Order: sequence, then C-alpha cells, then structure tokens
Amino acid sequence: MDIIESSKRLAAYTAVDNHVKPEHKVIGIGSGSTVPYVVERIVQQGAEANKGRVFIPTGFQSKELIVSSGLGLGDVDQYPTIDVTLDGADEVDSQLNCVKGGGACHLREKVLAEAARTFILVADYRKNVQYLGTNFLQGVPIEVVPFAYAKVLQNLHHVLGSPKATLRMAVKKAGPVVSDNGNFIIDAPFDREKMIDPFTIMAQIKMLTGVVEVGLFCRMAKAAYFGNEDGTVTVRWDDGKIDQVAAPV
Ligand SMILES: O=C[C@H](O)[C@H](O)[C@H](O)COP(=O)(O)O
Repeated sequence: MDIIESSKRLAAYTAVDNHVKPEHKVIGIGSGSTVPYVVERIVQQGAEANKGRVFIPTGFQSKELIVSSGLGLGDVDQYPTIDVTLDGADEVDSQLNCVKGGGACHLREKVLAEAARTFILVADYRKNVQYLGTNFLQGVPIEVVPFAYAKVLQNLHHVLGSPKATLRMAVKKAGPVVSDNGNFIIDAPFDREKMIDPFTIMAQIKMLTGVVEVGLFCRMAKAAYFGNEDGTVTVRWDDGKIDQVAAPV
C-alpha cells in the first residue's frame, strides 16, 4: 500500500476508534476514496456491534459500500438525526472549514453533516492546510440546476470574481458531470483573499439563484483526522486543540 493510501487508512481507523461507539446506532457515511477505510474499520467492530445500526449514505458510491459490506442501509428522510457522520475532504483549513465535492457529492454530504450530532473529517496529510485553495486548485465545487448553469457561470465570472469558473465535464461520457441528484457541477477557483474567509464567499455563492449547494463546509466539523507519512495521525479539534497521536493497532 502506498503512503497516501496508508495515510488515509490511518486517519479513518483512528477516527472510527474515537467516534463510532457502541451507543451510536445511526451513522452517516461520506463519499470518496478515504471513506472505504471508515467502513472497513466499522465492519471490524464485529457483527454484534453493527446489529441494529443504520448507515446513511451520501450518494451512490457510499450506498454501494454500505450494502456490499453487509451493513444496514437507511436514508436521512427516515433518520433526520444522525449520531455521527464521517466523511472525507478535498482540503481542510486551520479553522476546520473545508472544501468538499471533488466527487460531486457535496449536497448530500452537507445534509448529512448538518443532520449529525458529530461530524468528523478524515483525510491524508495533503489536505491539512492553513488556507483553502493551497493544494486543491480546481476550485470550489458548486451544484447547480442544469438550466441555470450558464447564468450562474456568468455571475461567478463577472460578479463574484472567479473568471476561471468552469462547468465540470465528464470523463468517458460526452457532456457535463451529472450529480446523483441530476444536477450539474461548476468548479470555481477564488484567490487567497476570498478563500481566507470561506463563509463569506460561500454565502455569496449560495445567494445566486440556480445554485443548489456549495462545497464549502464552514466550521461544521467537530474534528479532522489527518494520516501522516510517518505513521502518526494529526487531530485538529473545533476548539483549536491539536493532537498528534500514534497509529491504531
Ligand atoms: O464529493 C466528494 C467528497 O466531498 C469527498 O469526500 C472528497 O472529494 C474527498 O475525497 P477523497 O477522500 O477521495 O480525497
């Protein structure tokens, strides 16, 4: 396993060990390449621990993951209160604001983050930054209703200061990426000045009619777990505390 994969696994295993407890019965499962390690660790808790638990997915990928792991599946309309949601991130800043939506799942992800009593991020060391937009340069993912995409792009280019905002195009399919909700995705890069204050730019984007959700999650997480190259895990908490912990056994 390469160093990035093992860092993702370290972060995921440590976060599950600390936040998925026997009393937690409704658990949100995010999307991306780090989350499979979350599910792997939850499965390792054993059949008895997982009996009676319900897992809520943030999209097609996590739904398949839950089902193929033999875990109980539910949805957020049945369970609007979730004990704990664990999810990946494209980048997390020093205030625990993060960019999400690299996989176009951020609408459902934000609903599950908001529904959760505790929202936990898991990522490898590359995502641990002081300011958003440091390593993840493709921009802020924005889900838009299809008929409004050109208008929203125009707003982003000329009003909100993202001249390079583009419609995300599919690979191995002609045309745009279509989200699990049937919408399009715009990626809008902003300069450092704007990304220093992600809440303001998030609110401005959200106000554009046609925008369904913005992939900026501002101060929603209780903690972010980053697996490091040296086998340790850095945990950043919402109160500013930072722990450096050894890898789980
Ligand atoms: O839409 C996708 C999600 O926000 C993912 O959680 C995010 O892109 C991070 O994914 P990964 O764990 O693959 O870096």
